[in-house]
Amino acid sequence: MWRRRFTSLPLFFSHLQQVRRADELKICQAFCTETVKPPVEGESNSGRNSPFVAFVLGGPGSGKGTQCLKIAETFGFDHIGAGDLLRKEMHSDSENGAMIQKLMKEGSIAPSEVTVKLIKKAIESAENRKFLIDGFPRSEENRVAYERIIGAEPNFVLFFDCPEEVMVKRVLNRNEGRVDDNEHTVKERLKVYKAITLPVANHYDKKGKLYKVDGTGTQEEIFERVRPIFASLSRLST
Ligand SMILES: Nc1ncnc2c1ncn2[C@@H]1O[C@H](COP(=O)(O)OP(=O)(O)O)[C@@H](O)[C@H]1O
Ligand SMILES: O=c1ccn([C@@H]2O[C@H](COP(=O)(O)OP(=O)(O)O)[C@@H](O)[C@H]2O)c(=O)[nH]1
Ligand SMILES: [Mg+2]
Repeated sequence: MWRRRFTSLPLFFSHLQQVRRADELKICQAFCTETVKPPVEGESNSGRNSPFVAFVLGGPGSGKGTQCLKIAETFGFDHIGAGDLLRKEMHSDSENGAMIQKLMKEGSIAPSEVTVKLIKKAIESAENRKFLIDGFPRSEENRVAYERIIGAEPNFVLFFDCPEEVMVKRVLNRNEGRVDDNEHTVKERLKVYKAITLPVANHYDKKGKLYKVDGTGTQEEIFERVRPIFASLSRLST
């Protein structure tokens, strides 16, 4: 059913552009990308069998997970948190558990093969064909590995833009018992984010696939910036 509904991605992107023109003020809060290029016919992920994938990026504490829950609930996406998959692996008896724990504590990035394998498994075992992949890719190497192993690019990338001091405050108040939510690790994570993850967002921005959203304010205010992006998508699917 999903396949039938999402056969016209170029139509979806041109529709998004029309929505933006028609309601510029409202949409401007959410879209910072100047141009949204429709995927070219025959380009990866435009095939009828490909799942619909949105990567969700932003610094630690920018609100990715919080907003993904709202998007998933409102718009019927499956939420795949790359960090959540790694934490699950870490707490299992897997041979990679100790290695993942060490990397997370350091604020470093896990090997691409490990993360992509977990994401692939999550996609393949789901009945849904619409996915939010939260907190991935965190490096250009992650991105290339995903595109090679999955054989497709994401349909678009949602990016939460948030000042560092706001992100740090949120992380230090998160209180989920995570090994990386402490002052030392968050500093390291911010360095990794700026040096290694931001280039991934820039890559997709250049391709016209990045949707930048102001990540400050209340959870509800942020969701109202995100909503029009996904509402345009679901209008086409009904
Ligand atoms: N808009 C917001 N205002 C205040 N706190 C927030 C907001 N959004 C999320 N939080 C809280 O901040 C912490 C980090 O949010 P989270 O969604 O886990 O971010 P990320 O996944 O990007 O690291 C969580 O404790 C969450 O409840
Ligand atoms: O693709 C990923 C996603 C996460 N991580 C690791 O898991 C940690 C936590 O990631 P998560 O996305 O849960 O953190 P958030 O940004 O949501 O705070 C990161 O700092 C990395 O060490 C990783 O190596 N690769
Ligand atoms: Mg998160």
